[in-house]
Amino acid sequence: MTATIISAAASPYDRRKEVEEFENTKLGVKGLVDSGIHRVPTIFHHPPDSLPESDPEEDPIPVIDLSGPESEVVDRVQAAAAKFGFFQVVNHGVPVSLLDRLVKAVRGFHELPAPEKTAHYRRDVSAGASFFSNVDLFVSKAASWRDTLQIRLGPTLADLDAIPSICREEVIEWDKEVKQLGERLLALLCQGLGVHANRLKEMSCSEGRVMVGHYYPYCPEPEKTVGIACHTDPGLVTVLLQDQVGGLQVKHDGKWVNVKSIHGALVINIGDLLQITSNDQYTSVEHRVVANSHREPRVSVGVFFNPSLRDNLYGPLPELVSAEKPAVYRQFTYSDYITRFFKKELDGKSLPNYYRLQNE
Ligand SMILES: CC(C)(COP(=O)(O)OP(=O)(O)OC[C@H]1O[C@@H](n2cnc3c(N)ncnc32)[C@H](O)[C@@H]1OP(=O)(O)O)[C@@H](O)C(=O)NCCC(=O)NCCSC(=O)/C=C/c1ccc(O)cc1
Ligand SMILES: O=C(O)CCC(=O)C(=O)O
Ligand SMILES: [Fe+2]
Repeated sequence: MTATIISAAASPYDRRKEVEEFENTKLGVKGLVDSGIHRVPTIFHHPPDSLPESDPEEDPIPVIDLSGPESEVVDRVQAAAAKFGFFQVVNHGVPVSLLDRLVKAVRGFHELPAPEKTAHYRRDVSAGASFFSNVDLFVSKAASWRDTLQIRLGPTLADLDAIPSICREEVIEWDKEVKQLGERLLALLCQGLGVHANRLKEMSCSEGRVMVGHYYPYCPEPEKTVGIACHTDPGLVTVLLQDQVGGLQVKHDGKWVNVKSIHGALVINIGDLLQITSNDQYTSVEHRVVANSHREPRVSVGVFFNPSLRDNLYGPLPELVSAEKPAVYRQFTYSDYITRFFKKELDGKSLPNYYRLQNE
């Protein structure tokens, strides 16, 4: 007993080493759970003040029926994007059977036998498809309880060979559907701003599509960590499919609220680049996922819509800038923007704040 205490004191906690050891397993958080651990390792411990308290109950996030009258849909999307930065859509045109198959296929990937799965483990995303745990593992202060399969859908789909065969068919079908839905959402959001419906599409904003298939394994000590830390999404809009487990929370009026899972619905949220482009008419809102305390794993699939024209200038649309509403942000290239994104850990709204002009 004494010897253990002495050896612990003699070897102080070396975070970098433990992060590297975890990375080298190439099995992610699920690998830890499968190995039978009952405690959350220290590299995953978040400071108590950043951890979720008791579960919030209410869900005020609007649910919008996209098959309703067009002008009503525009008004509801506009109001939700301005007030909540989040909404759910139903009757969105994507077959619910495809959504179910996609969740199953992504889960199937994460539950592959170890050798098949580790073959996909890489940080280099150049082939367009990679499996890793924690996109910001080497820059964050605390890791989170999830693994991710990331696949580039557009402007060109990842190399087919790089996409795990267990979900290839579903991913290809999903991209066709989600691209159409994304274009519709961008058009609705443009109309809500009073600009031409094709304005964002013409700026290539439906072209850069990145899919993440997250897997949140059961967490033995959910009070010590999170599934995904509080952050905003960097792109224009995100389309998110979540399964029935739940755990997604959104900040609204300074309080955390749950986003309830509705089978067949898709969650839509505004990213930092659309907040900037809309000159603050739409809001990109902080969200997080609590660590999964259910025996059942949680699966979600997000698609981030980004511009593909990287050297063009982005900033508030000139139509939205006037003497009464001066530009809130300066202009920048998407290359500059995304490089800055990868220099920081997953956090709150530091990206829009960086480009904010000091008007007052
Ligand atoms: C907006 C992204 C980052 C880029 O989209 P894109 O511009 O349409 O995609 P590209 O394929 O053209 O990649 C642009 C650049 O980003 C790089 N990149 C593309 N994914 C990756 C990748 N997972 N790893 C490290 N390089 C990459 C990619 O290599 C490329 O680098 P480069 O050619 O050198 O400019 C998109 O991949 C994306 O949203 N990915 C998902 C990120 C994600 O998991 N988001 C969840 C919430 S936000 C979050 O987790 C933030 C994490 C974070 C991560 C790292 C940090 O240092 C700090 C924070
Ligand atoms: O898994 C979720 O519900 C949310 C994931 C998320 O916020 C993200 O990938 O940016
Ligand atoms: Fe997000």
